[in-house]
Amino acid sequence: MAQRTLFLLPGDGIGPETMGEVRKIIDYMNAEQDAGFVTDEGLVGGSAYDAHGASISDADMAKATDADAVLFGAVGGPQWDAVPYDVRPEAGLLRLRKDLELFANLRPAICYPALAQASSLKPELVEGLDILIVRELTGGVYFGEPKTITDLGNGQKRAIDTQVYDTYEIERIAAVAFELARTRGNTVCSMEKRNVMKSGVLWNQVVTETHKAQYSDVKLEHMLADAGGMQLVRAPKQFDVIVTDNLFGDMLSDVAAMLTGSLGMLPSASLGAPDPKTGKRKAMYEPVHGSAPDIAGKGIANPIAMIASFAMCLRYSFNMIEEANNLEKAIANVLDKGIRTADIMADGATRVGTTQMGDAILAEFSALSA
Ligand SMILES: NC(=O)C1=CN([C@@H]2O[C@H](COP(=O)(O)OP(=O)(O)OC[C@H]3O[C@@H](n4cnc5c(N)ncnc54)[C@H](O)[C@@H]3O)[C@@H](O)[C@H]2O)C=CC1
Ligand SMILES: CC(C)CC(=O)C(=O)O
Ligand SMILES: [Mg+2]
Repeated sequence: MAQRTLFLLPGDGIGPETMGEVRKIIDYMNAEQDAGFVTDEGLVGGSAYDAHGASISDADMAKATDADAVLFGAVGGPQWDAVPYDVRPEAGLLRLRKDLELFANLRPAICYPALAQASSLKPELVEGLDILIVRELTGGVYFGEPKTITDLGNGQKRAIDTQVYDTYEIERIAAVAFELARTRGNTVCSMEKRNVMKSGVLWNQVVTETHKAQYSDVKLEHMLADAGGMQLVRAPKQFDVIVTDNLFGDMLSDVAAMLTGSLGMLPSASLGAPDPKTGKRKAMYEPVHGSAPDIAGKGIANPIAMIASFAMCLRYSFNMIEEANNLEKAIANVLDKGIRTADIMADGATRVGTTQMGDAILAEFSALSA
């Protein structure tokens, strides 16, 4: 049987706690389903900095490059606030995305029926919500140069971040969004700020041209990103696929997360281009949330974003569609039974911690797989 290699990077804060729940599912699938997962584990973020002074080591980068897929927990925390900028915990995550060329970040925001009450919006606005945010992940202001703080010598400093996009970067992320739209509601909304940013002007042009050349069967809309944020909380169900740049995608997906009840619910897949020879693509699966220092170590973090990220891994890296569907159904069933971590707690529900939530999902997954 083929081996499937997984490189686990739990990271900091709640990362190791939520990754532990995925490890149980991997072990179960190996023992009961002959899944053939071969796992290795490394350090990233503050834990890597503490061990060897870098937010990810070259050795762990090599392992991430060689693996079929990387599973990433979360990085960061106040204890690393004073470390040099280049080796801060978040730099490890950015290096993984950049060096593996994971330019397409898929961030689905699905409101499970049982959680419509947990959203900060009225239930009727979010019931049935199924949005896919396609965020460009290796360009834009996160990586553009220059990126500096200069002392102007007059008691003032100047900070510069640079937003840069080339045509090919916009073309390829637009193509991913159009392709995915064809498998769903066939509608793409592109968000930028062409009214104030040159990169927004180019973004708008290239998305429009890509649409005209290859995807005219898909419905395309354009929206200014600030208005897009407003529409996401006014009438989120108007959207199917949203395609946007690195920074806007980061912000809008946190907004979308709260529509679904909690940041602890949102998974993501970060994908590279398919290899022309093998068709395989580099991939990393990471929850949208961070290391949640405020609840780390308390055993109360919601592991669903991490587990649902593993479901995306089963689907996109290993084409294990039935297993992915079963895992997502297991999450829905557990929520239907009223089992809740603190962040999605509701009247009459049963409050559980991280491990009990993981155990409940595994039990349901096992029943569905039987
Ligand atoms: N992918 C990553 O590793 C990311 C890392 N970060 C880093 O994480 C650290 C904390 O950042 P914050 O702004 O506080 O964002 P955060 O996402 O860690 O937390 C925001 C809020 O959501 C809650 N939350 C997040 N995930 C949860 C879960 N699974 N279950 C229950 N509640 C959850 C937290 O308790 C907190 O109240 C920072 O160092 C930041 O740079 C932030 C975002 C992404
Ligand atoms: C580098 C990350 C910490 C930025 C972020 O918030 C994200 O990618 O979701
Ligand atoms: Mg973010």
